[in-house]
Amino acid sequence: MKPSVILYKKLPDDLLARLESHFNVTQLNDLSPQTVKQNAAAFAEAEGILGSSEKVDETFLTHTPKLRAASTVSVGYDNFDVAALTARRIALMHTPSVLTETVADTMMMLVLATARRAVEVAERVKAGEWQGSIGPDWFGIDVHHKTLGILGMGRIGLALAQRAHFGFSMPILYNARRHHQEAEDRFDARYCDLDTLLAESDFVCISLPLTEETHHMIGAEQLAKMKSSAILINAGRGPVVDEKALIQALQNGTLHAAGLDVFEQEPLPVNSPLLEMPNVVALPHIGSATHETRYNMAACAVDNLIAALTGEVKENCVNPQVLS
Ligand SMILES: NC(=O)C1=CN([C@@H]2O[C@H](COP(=O)(O)OP(=O)(O)OC[C@H]3O[C@@H](n4cnc5c(N)ncnc54)[C@H](OP(=O)(O)O)[C@@H]3O)[C@@H](O)[C@H]2O)C=CC1
Ligand SMILES: O=CC(=O)O
Repeated sequence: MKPSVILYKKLPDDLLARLESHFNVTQLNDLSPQTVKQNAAAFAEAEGILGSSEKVDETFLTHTPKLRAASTVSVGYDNFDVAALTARRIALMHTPSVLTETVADTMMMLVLATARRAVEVAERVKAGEWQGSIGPDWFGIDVHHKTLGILGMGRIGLALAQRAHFGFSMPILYNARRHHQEAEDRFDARYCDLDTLLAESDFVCISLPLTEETHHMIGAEQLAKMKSSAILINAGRGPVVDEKALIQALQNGTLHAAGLDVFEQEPLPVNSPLLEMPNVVALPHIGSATHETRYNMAACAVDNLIAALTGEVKENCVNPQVLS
């Protein structure tokens, strides 16, 4: 008999067919307590789950006694209790690499859009305000040759450094837990401590995962260390930045602008002060959201689940110790 799995995200038809050729698939909308309660029998039998953006914690796992693998359609896995999964010998699979270049494009787009005020001035054009030659109140600031600070020199940080170095001749500073020789050799990136990076960068770009250590890593104290002409870009996870402190820095003018793809609460509440600020570009968590990349992520997640449940995992496992 084929193993049973729960699918809690829509898949393209060909990928669904591939999943169904290996497993008995139950499709659900989410993993909310209500859904779990209404489909208790399916959860009790499930050996695998596949989807994204839902919390998988100790309480959820009490309903899935046969679970052997969880496959997330994302590289970030902060919504999973990895320790609880590992304790139950459940493999957690994710989708690194397939989205790296697309997310780095998004970050570069945020650098350019905030510096050149692209969204703000485009809205002014649509509002009919372009009535003659534009003056300094429409001008932005240069990106090329400015200093780019990268927090988190992993896959995405490295791809961003490549764009900034070769495309825009930007000196690169970076901070991570360890030195990254490839970034230093290929992009002339300079490792520095967080305070130095904040003080010297014209753009501070966050491509960090959300962990206990990175939660609110950028708060009021850190924002105060940045140049008042600097721009903050966050495409890692919202809670890496203390959003209240960010709003205050933007309101006080101690920070020039912000480009944000992620927020402490998503979707961003419609009454967020960030939405009132012309110097904030707010995106709806679209870092990897192209047709090509979202397809590749879904395909990777399907292959990951098949590999995990057939005992053939070669890559993409967050907790490989459960496989031995
Ligand atoms: N906005 C979006 O749509 C997307 C957002 N993301 C986010 O981007 C994150 C990064 O992805 P990716 O580049 O593939 O991940 P990687 O694991 O390749 O890189 C993470 C980097 O963060 C660094 N890091 C982790 N913890 C700390 C810490 N406490 N202090 C300093 N540095 C730290 C790591 O340091 P070291 O190298 O020293 O280990 C590493 O350089 C994801 O976890 C996700 O949250 C990802 C995809 C899309
Ligand atoms: O935020 C997206 C991810 O893949 O992680």
